[in-house]
This record gives sequence, C-alpha cells and structure tokens, in this order.
Amino acid sequence: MFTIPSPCLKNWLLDTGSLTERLQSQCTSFHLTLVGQRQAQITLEEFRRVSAPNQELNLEEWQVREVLLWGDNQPWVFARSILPQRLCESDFVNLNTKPLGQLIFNDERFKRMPFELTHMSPSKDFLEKLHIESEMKLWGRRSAFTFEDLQMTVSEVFLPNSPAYQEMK
Ligand SMILES: C=C(O[C@@H]1C=C(C(=O)O)C=C[C@H]1O)C(=O)O
Repeated sequence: MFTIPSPCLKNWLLDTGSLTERLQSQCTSFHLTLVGQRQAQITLEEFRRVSAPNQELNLEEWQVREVLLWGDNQPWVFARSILPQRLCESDFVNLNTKPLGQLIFNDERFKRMPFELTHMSPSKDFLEKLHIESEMKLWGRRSAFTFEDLQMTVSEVFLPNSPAYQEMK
C-alpha cells in the first residue's frame, strides 16, 4: 500500500467529475492533442479489465486512444483509454480532439467504477518527447466505465506541471 503525498494530489486523483472540466477551470487556454487512436496492441492486463468472462482477445474489437491534455500550453495529463470498437463506430465516432469526458459525463448510460491508483517513474524517452525535465514520481489513476454490455478504461497520468502537484512544488 502507498501514501499519497499531498491532500491536493489525493483530491485530484479521486475526483469523480470530468477531469477535462476541472483542468479547464485551472487555466486560461485548455487544449487536447491526439497522440493516437487506432486498433492497437492492448496489453493482456488491459484486456482482462475490459473483457467479459471467457471473451477471446480480438484486437479488431478494441481501440487504444492516447491523448495529452494541456493547460496554458503545459502538458498536464497523459491519458490512455481502451475503447470498444463498437463505441468508436457509434457514440465515439469522429471523436478526434474532442475530450472523451464531454461524451461520458453527459450520458448516464456510462457508469464509472472505483479508481485504481498508481505511481510510476516515467521513462526518459516519455519525458524527452514532452520536453519535461522533472524526474519526479508521477501519480495516476485508472477507472473502468460500463456502457450497457460493454466496458472501457480510462487511465490518466498527472504530469509534473499539472495543478495536481501544486502543493508539492
Ligand atoms: C474522462 C475524461 O476525459 C478526458 C479526455 C480523454 C480523451 O479525450 O481521450 C481522456 C481522459 C480524460 O482525462 C474526463 O474529462 O474526465
């Protein structure tokens, strides 16, 4: 078990509202960049979290979506979501740079499950790509959402300049 180092960080990690909306309230200009969205290699662990019992892993049934959420031109959150292909062809069609939260939090058919929290030391490659010098430990969370008979996961990592670490600077 681990201790979350600040009440501020704990509040961000466990906030069940739309992270997009909360980040937007903390900056003048918010934007989202799409790192990628495609039928790609989901890990076995990710598959176990979203699949139904006895479901076979078929990569064509899932999309991996990775985005960066920026506040005042600072990368604040990296998010990786595992989305059912069926949702990508219906409710999430042409999502592109529209934040997933705008769809999820305005549709009561999406039900959020409890958060899983984690902390990590990001790879040098990941930090270099984002021109982040800080080597601090990063904290993140993952939650699964159910939608009718489907499940999806949203994982979010708070990056060093995000307001989640405000009190720790
Ligand atoms: C789930 C939300 O959507 C945000 C937007 C995401 C996207 O567009 O891929 C991913 C993670 C979230 O931070 C949210 O706003 O809380």
